[in-house]
Amino acid sequence: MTVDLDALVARIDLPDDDARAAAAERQSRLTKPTGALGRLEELSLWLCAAQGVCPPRPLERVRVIVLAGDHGIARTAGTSAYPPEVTAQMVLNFLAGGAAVNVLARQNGATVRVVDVAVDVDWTELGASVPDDVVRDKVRRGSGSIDREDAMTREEAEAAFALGVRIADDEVDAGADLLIPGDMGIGNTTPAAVITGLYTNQDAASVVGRGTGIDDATWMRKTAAVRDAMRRGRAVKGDPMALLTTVGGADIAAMTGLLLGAAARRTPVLLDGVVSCAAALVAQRVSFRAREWWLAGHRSTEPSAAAALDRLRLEPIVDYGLRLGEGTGALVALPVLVAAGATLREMATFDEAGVSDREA
Ligand SMILES: O=C(O)c1ccc[n+]([C@@H]2O[C@H](COP(=O)([O-])O)[C@@H](O)[C@H]2O)c1
Ligand SMILES: Cc1cc2nc[nH]c2cc1C
Repeated sequence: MTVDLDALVARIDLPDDDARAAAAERQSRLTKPTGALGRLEELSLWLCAAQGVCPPRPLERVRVIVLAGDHGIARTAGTSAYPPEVTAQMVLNFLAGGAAVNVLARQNGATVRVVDVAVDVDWTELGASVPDDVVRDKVRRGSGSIDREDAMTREEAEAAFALGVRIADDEVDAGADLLIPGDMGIGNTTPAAVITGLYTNQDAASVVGRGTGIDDATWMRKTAAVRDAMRRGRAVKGDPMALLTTVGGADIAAMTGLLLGAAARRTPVLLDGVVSCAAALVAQRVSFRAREWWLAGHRSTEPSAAAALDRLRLEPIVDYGLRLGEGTGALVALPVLVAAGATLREMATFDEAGVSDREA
């Protein structure tokens, strides 16, 4: 399968400026001192622009899409604190509803979909029964060890990317009004650091973090691996699909497609952690308009997440020291976005409530 990036980019428009202006005007008439709801006001304007309507509609079908994939680098260079088997085991935990993302989704009335993009497992051999819609579109078993080999073939990268676009389409067709990209993959903070290092022009040591909680010796191995991978990826920086092929991963390619697919369908996205921020950097290289459809849920403690958010010029809603992924940081931020929409929609205006506005 090949991807027509030009056709996808042509479908990505900007959010609705008229709805944004109407939201700003309505904010000015609500019963509160001008600007007193602080950043909630800005978020409410963003929501109206993304929905193309003022006041904004309540968010009724928030979907978290957890894209799962393994990374050869975790095995060959040992860049994680946890063994690669955890990726498959956590997929089963998501399906059973026992992971943090499940809990936070339930708290917020959101639902979770899990997709095995590149988990290094044969579910039958493992003796696990996994629904067909989770495994149907699997691209490969684990992505390559990017310090020494490509993450995948160009065809696989395009298939993974197309899968992400298709997931966005399916979810929007099914009524999703906000998408949250979640990730699960032992080792995935390594390609995220490589991508971010390359796109923010920083050296390996500045973008490598502690991931799942690695010690100093592991951090040094991880930094060496990131440096090697950055050397491999530098030449193809100008071609986002080639970058994903060379130093990304099938899950990250799918997430890049998901972010662009959502923008093409005029559907807002709440970004999560380090992997979604790296995918957003790649997606922004494909379409600068796409970024206008995304909000940063939180700032992960990983240095590459902060670097990517700076480059994207996205100010995260919360900064709570989270470093889990799965979509959890975005779900912690979701109530703030919901509050922003509700206040703009439901507060009385000065006229309606008979409250005196400020002196002209
Ligand atoms: O998104 C984050 O902030 C984040 C920071 C550190 C680790 N993670 C999660 O932990 C795994 C990757 O960490 P690591 O150390 O194996 O590269 C992967 O499953 C991520 O979802 C996620
Ligand atoms: C247990 C565990 C859960 C996770 N969820 C996302 N990344 C993870 C990494 C580990 C190790």
